[in-house]
Amino acid sequence: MKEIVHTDAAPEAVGAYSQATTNGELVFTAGQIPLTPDGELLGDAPIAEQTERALDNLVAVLDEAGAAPADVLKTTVFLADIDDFDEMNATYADYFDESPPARSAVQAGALPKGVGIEIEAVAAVE
Ligand SMILES: C=C(N)C(=O)O
Repeated sequence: MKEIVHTDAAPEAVGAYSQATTNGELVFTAGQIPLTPDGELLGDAPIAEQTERALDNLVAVLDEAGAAPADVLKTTVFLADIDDFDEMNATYADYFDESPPARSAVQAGALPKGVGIEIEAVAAVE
C-alpha cells in the first residue's frame, strides 16, 4: 500500500509530486533541491551550501518516514555542472560517512528553479 510522506521540516514540493512515498518497507524520496522549509531558494549559493541544504531536506523527509541516513540504499545526485562534483562529494561524505549507500552522480541539462543540485534517495524503513 502506498503512503504519502509529508513533513513541515522540509520544503513543500515545487510541482505535482510528494516529498516521499513509502510502502512501509522502502521509502522513495523526491529529488531534494536547495530550498529551505520556509521557501528560500539557495540556488546561487556555493555548491557545498546547496548540497548541505538538499541533504538536510532529504534527512528530514527520511526521518518523517522512519528512516535515517544509515538506512539509505541508493542515492542519485543530479548536478547542473559536473565540475561541482568534488565540492559536492566533500559535503556529501559528511552525511554518509560509514557504509555509504550506492550512488549515481550525473550532470543534468538543467534543474528545477535553476538550482545547482538535486538529490533523491531510496531507503529501507526501520
Ligand atoms: C524538484 C523536484 N523533485 C521535481 O520537480 O520533481
